[in-house]
Amino acid sequence: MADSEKPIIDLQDVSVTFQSSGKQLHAVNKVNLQINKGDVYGIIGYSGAGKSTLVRTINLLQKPTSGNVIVGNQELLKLSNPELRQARKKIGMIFQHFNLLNSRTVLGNVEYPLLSQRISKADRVAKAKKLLDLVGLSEFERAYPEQLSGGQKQRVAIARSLANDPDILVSDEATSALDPKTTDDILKLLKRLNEKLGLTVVLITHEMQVIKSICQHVAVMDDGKIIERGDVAKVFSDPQQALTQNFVDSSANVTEALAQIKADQSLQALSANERLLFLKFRGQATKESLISDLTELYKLKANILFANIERISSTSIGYLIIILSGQSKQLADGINFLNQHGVNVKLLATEKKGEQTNVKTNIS
Ligand SMILES: Nc1ncnc2c1ncn2[C@@H]1O[C@H](COP(=O)(O)OP(=O)(O)OP(=O)(O)O)[C@@H](O)[C@H]1O
Repeated sequence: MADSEKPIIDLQDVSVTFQSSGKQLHAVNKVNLQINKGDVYGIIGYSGAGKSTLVRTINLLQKPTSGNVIVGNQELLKLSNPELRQARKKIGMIFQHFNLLNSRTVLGNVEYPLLSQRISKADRVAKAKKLLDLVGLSEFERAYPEQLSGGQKQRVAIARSLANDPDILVSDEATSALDPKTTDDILKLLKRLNEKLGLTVVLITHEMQVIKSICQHVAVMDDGKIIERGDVAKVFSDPQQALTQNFVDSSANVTEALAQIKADQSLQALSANERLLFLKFRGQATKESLISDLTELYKLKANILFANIERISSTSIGYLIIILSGQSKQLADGINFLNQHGVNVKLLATEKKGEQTNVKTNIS
């Protein structure tokens, strides 16, 4: 394989085991991960999945218990300390809480990583100013971090992370403390840096929207392992794992809608002729008039409680929560009709009045 085709990051069989109250905790469990130069690669998982621990192995901030870490053709575990310091300069990192030095100005923060370099003060300041311009913060160079908004602080942190001209930028939940609009601005900035500088971006997050908006590839992490990976559109439009499906559902606000429906007392006492249904459509099915066909063909009534369409690349995934009412036979035939047209139908509840039980929201 030519060097240019080799991944810029190659984690081979990487494990990180912590000792926690006398027990072994496998925070990262035999993970293999290859990331190509110029990619924007997202790692998604819930809290505790091992995402931070995994990405911290990329610059050996976290030393693996076993496995091999190859970055830019260098086996990091074989480097001497000075060589590792050099290699780390090519891997920038940004964090959720920015980690700025409050006693330094914005310019001073961006200059900071350059202090150990043999360059003149004038060159250092010029470089820091150029980076602040790149992240759109030139007019704030004399401000102190406490005078800035969260989004501005993250821009300073991004400028600082670029001071040593890294090839890779690792973002550890960099937008988790920001509001949606600021998150969007920061993600657009990362994408621009990826395109303009050829920077390889590795980001971890628990939000699918973050992945959807800028990543080309994604790995889904659970319990120290990567359980699903690939092209973002492919992974999220046709999830193979229940956890990946959960991320898609919560991104479409389905999880929240189901929780609200579960809490709605009036929906816990449906009549014998009513069915509370959760319908999931994919691709072509989202374009067909299935609900009007259903009501006409089977003389059913559909009361829509929730509707949403999640678009992932060119694939649409439609969600509907409805109360379908009609005669038992027609209800069964109608549900059959939906199934036959590729709609995934889950029965949430069919309770008779007076027989109150909880609405089921298990949609896996
Ligand atoms: N230094 C440590 N010592 C002991 N256990 C640790 C240490 N660092 C992480 N862990 C444990 O390893 C597991 C993975 O943690 P990690 O922070 O990598 O997960 P995460 O997916 O990034 O979650 P979060 O978003 O909450 O940080 C967790 O159970 C965590 O408690």
